[in-house]
Amino acid sequence: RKSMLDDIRGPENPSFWIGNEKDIRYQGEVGDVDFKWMREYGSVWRVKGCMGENSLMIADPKALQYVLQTSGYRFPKRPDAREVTRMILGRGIVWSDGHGHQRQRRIMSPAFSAAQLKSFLPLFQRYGLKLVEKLRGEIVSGAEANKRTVGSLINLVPWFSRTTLDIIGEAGFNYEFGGLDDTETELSKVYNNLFIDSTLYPSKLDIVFKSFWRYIPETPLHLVRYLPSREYRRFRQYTDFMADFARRIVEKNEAQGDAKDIISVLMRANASENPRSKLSEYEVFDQISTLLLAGHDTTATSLDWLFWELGKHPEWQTRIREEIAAVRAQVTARGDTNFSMGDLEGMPSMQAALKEAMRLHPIVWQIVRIAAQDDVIPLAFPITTRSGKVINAVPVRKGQSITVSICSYNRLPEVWGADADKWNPERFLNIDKSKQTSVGVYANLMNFSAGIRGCIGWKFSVIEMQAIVATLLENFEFTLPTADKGEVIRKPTGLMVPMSDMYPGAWMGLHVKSVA
Ligand code: HEM
Repeated sequence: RKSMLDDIRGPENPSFWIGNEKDIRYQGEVGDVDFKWMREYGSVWRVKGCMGENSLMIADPKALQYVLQTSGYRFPKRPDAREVTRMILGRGIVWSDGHGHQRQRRIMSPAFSAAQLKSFLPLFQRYGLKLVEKLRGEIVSGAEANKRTVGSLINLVPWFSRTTLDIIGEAGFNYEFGGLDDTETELSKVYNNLFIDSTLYPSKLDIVFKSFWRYIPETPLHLVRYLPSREYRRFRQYTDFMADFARRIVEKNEAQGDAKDIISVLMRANASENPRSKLSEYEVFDQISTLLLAGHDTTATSLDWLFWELGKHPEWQTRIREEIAAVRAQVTARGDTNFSMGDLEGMPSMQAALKEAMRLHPIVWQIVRIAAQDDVIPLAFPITTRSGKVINAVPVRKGQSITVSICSYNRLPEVWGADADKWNPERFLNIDKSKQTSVGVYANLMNFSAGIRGCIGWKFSVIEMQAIVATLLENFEFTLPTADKGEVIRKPTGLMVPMSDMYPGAWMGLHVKSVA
């Protein structure tokens, strides 16, 4: 039957087999095509999927609010995307849907209460200081080796990754990975470059193959993980490791009984649940692998991009450092050694820079949903169709695939202003929230998604980033290297990882110098 999207404007179809997936998956940098389409067609447009199928892309705030927030479970995750989640994370909260999700989220929520997350601040600060110590060690040896005057060129990617790994280990599971002490941890062998190796520039065959997953019943579909491709082999190695690791964590924490980490709190909440709604043993295990992946390089990669922006904008770096110094003087005067939550919240320039870096660099840059029934998606900003009609709602049929373009929403001029592509943290100091449609959980950005499936760890991550940024800027100055040291690009892997053609793997090289 005729698609309801035929009249919605969108790009030409470059390939019968993979449609505009060709443009999206093989773009040089995240946003190359999303931003172009958004400028051309407005905040909603139609793309072609495999074999001519229509697919809707949305960046309009009211549409996002409707799909992710107000419609409850009427726009579930697309089955192929869910299956990939199941292959990596198992059957935990990210994979679950409908009632299953509601049950898992309810049992997990107490472990993410504001009080619980606040209690992690000293732990975040301790690891922030440990990172300072480690970077100092790098600078000394680097400076001796090449006598730099601007500070040693250090790839921050592994350092942030190891810091956030140690943090989620201890805060999440009461476990010490020792990432900052050791380059090789038990996890690193199965985990390093997992996303770059498995999701960057997939083959056309793989794109077409995955497009069929939606039509395969669940049970046979689970067998795809045994296929002998590079991607699935890497996922299997990782999940085999995690199965054993999770069992060890649960046994240790059960023996200890009173630990304060997220999994221990969750296990205690689960113990008092009605047996019919309790998380099963495997569901608890799978929350561990879920939290390890969802709560580790997500934060680390967001920090990579923030420090890149601070390197590009030294005037903001100085402004924030001065702000931190002023708060530090108050902390010292009252006889404390560490910043409290209130102190961090009283650093408006730092807060604004963090939001602005996240706005420009959402590391989860697209998510996909499917309409569970015929529906009508409302728009905040009307669009003009191919036939010239101006519409303020898009009707969709049951089964319609919908891609949320997080990176486009975060740069929508109607929401963020004419300078939406530019670095301007000031906007968050002057923003009139009453004029925005309320969508994202943090600063009305889409980085953490929104609604019932929004990121459960967003506050954890924001407190963690604030603690690390304050600690690092008090101790170091970060400077962008000259262009001959390689340009950083936003590679379209599963997470938007910074890379450079001059270096293997992920790369965010900045000159790091101690401040007196
Ligand atoms: C800057 C860091 C982070 C970003 C950008 C981020 C982003 C996201 C996004 C976009 C989603 C929705 C995914 C979807 O709908 O397909 C999500 C869900 C989730 N995140 Fe995060 N996340 C971050 C940090 C964390 C942390 C630190 C944790 C845990 C400690 C965490 C745990 C989760 C979980 C469990 C879900 C699934 C929630 C549900 O389905 O109910 N995330 N995150």
